[in-house]
Amino acid sequence: MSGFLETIVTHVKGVVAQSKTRVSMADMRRAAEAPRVVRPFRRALEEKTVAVIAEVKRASPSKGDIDLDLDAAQTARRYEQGGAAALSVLTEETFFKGSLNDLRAARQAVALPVLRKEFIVDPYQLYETGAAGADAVLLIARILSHSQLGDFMALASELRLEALVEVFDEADIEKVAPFAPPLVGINNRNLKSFETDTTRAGRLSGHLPSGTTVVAASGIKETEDIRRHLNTGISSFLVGESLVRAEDSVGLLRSWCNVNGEW
Ligand SMILES: O=C(O)c1ccccc1NCC(=O)[C@H](O)[C@H](O)COP(=O)(O)O
Repeated sequence: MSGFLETIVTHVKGVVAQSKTRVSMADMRRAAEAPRVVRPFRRALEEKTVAVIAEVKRASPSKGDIDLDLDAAQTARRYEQGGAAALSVLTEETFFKGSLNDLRAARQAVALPVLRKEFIVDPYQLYETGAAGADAVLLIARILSHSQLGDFMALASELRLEALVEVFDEADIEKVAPFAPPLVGINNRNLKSFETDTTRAGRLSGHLPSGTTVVAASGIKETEDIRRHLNTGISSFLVGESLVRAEDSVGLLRSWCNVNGEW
């Protein structure tokens, strides 16, 4: 791990240490284990010919501020209206200006399953994720050791959180292989240089076992990007910036979801 990932992991560990002084691990665990109704995340992707996980994203390290005044509930409603299969909400507060309140507001506004987009490095954050009512959680292979990955996948499952395991290259794919994650995101963005290459997910998806639900993440802006991925067999997409910036995100989503003219 190096560059931005190292910076953010160090930062997040500090944030988690602070959070534990406000709400103990035991209390957070109890909150996460309270009964709740979960919305199936992977199934929502599999049910669509083109499944878009539409992201609530206020800012990013690569692009700076995108829309700081964004209303998470209203944005979520627009995404649902446009035919999104699921939502992703960035909850990291310093670099992405998100929050767990955004996640709660977005989920409450719609019937879609919701992914917590975070830099998960401590089990406490998984309890926090369950307690906030998320349906799924991102686990980034690159920032976790082999044993953390296995432990976090198991704990997520105990808490009824579906894990979207994110990989960037062949080494990450080898790392996650023993755990056979059913849901894998391939990030088109190099998290060191922040450059995106929307052919990456398509090239790497062939290294994943058949039956894996593959999500192409980052840098998707145009219908052509959707088409190119569809031609490689990928039909699930995680899209943030271009939807937040779109003047008509409902229309854009509709055009992507109906790219094959089936509606
Ligand atoms: O978006 C960034 O700049 C970024 C930088 C470093 C680590 C993660 C980052 N983004 C998180 C995401 O995974 C994206 O928000 C998501 O894939 C959507 O990407 P995009 O459609 O390009 O906004």
